[in-house]
Amino acid sequence: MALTAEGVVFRHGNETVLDRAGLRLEPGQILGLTGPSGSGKTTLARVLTGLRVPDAGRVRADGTPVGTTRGRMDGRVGLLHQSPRSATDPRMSLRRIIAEPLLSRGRGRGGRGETAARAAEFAARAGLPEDLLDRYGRQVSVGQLQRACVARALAASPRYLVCDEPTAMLDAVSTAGIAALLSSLAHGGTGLLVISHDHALLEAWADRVRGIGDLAG
Ligand SMILES: Nc1ncnc2c1ncn2[C@@H]1O[C@H](COP(=O)(O)OP(=O)(O)OP(=O)(O)O)[C@@H](O)[C@H]1O
Repeated sequence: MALTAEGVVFRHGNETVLDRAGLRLEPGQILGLTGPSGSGKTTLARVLTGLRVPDAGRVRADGTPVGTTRGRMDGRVGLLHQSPRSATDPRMSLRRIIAEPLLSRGRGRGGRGETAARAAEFAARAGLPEDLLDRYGRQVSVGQLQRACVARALAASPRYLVCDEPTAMLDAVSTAGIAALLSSLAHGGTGLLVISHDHALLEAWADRVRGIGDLAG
């Protein structure tokens, strides 16, 4: 059981961004990934989550290929984006944002009341008070919106979660809160790949830290 990438090659035009990259992420593991700006970390995150198809190589979750179906992401591999504002619709309430995976996968069948209550449970686990949930995304802070994105990831319950600079836009207090929250996800068995420029954070937080340049071969 693992999320694996083998021999992944990805090109943007003439530029080879990923050259035979490989990695293995186990359930419950926190794997840190660092690398200079422009070295291909976000590209790798998109390939691992099935949002981009590599030119060569393969990505598998628990032995079967990762890919999108009719534009929908593979439910086994989630993505937490560095910018919660661009990852959410500003016209949606936080409750609706968090409920999205419940609705899109038919898990909201218990009715609107039950879906709303479940969204509130995930929000509470992500440290969001209930009175914020009826605000729109544009009416809350970046840190609060990132917590809503984590709550949405909790609702989707992926087996693996790729976090692309999840704390890049947050202050120290919000960073510590999000890190604790993601750690609790890993304790529950979710494998986390955390991409960050913050070496100190990764060294303190991840089980293992790798540089993107070391993934080749
Ligand atoms: N849509 C695109 N079209 C062409 N080139 C792109 C595109 N997206 C990214 N690139 C190029 O691919 C390379 C890798 O970009 P990527 O965003 O994966 O790097 P990164 O390591 O995540 O950088 P950062 O740390 O600055 O976020 C860069 O040289 C970038 O210019």
